[in-house]
Amino acid sequence: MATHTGRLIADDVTRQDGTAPHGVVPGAVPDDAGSPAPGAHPAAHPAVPGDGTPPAVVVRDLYRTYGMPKGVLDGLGLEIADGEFVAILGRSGSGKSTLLRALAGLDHDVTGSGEIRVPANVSVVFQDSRLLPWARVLDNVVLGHEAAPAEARAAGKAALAEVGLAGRERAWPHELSGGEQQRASLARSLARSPELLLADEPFGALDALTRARMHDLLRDLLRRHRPTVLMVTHDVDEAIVLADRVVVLDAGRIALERRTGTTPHATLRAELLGALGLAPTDRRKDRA
Ligand SMILES: Nc1ncnc2c1ncn2[C@@H]1O[C@H](COP(=O)(O)OP(=O)(O)OP(=O)(O)O)[C@@H](O)[C@H]1O
Repeated sequence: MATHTGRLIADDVTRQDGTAPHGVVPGAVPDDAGSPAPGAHPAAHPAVPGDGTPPAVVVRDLYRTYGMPKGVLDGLGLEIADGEFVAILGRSGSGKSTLLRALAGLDHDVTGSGEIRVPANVSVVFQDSRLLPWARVLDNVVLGHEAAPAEARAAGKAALAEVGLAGRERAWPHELSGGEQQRASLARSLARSPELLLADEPFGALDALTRARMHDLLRDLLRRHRPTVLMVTHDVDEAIVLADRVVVLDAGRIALERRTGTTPHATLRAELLGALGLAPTDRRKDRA
């Protein structure tokens, strides 16, 4: 088994099967006061892999077969610099979510002679918000938080305010719109000040307008918090506008990687679409 150094924030693990951790009481949100901002990471600019700064994420020689003859991850290697935002594109079945789950420490059957090295605090945002329906918004946000309850709730309230949900702490998840539920999901991650944020198509279920607003929000949050980010997406434009680097996976290997910001958007877009086997002229097919 490949070695894994990180610790997934407990709350996110519970979301995998929707079960509640111990000690969670559905219902009441106390009127605790005080909302210090969740801790921010100090890096002002993302490092660049190879610039001498130790990478935040190192994946070497990763294999995952699921018992199939052709591996889903096929000796994959990847480094992500501290504070860097990497977007992963790839056709359906190329191994994107498998990689993300391996980094999250949720897949104990990844094999390889190599390693998975991630920071201590890892948090995951999924396509669906995974809010527990029987817990109010703030309770959801602080569920499984490792800090003392008052501190966790203060961090949760501050994070909710940061994503524009101040005043909705006592709402039930079903009282929030889809975009608001994803904001709450982001707040749940932010409240823990993750060093590594893993996101699996976090905006995939949202309409175009809400998605654009979430892009603005995410950019703003990342400017302030500076976690290292790995985001799986099917949207080529989303990858280009949000990420520092875009990686295309194909059959569990890196088929192409490009830095954003230096190449014109249209050129990069055409290149990425080409790597995905899509025609650049057909906008309907721009989602891999
Ligand atoms: N638990 C599992 N058991 C067996 N096969 C699996 C399992 N999870 C994923 N797979 C297979 O591994 C391959 C890669 O899956 P993965 O979810 O990583 O793809 P993906 O690139 O994220 O695809 P998509 O874009 O459709 O979400 C797929 O062929 C899938 O059927």
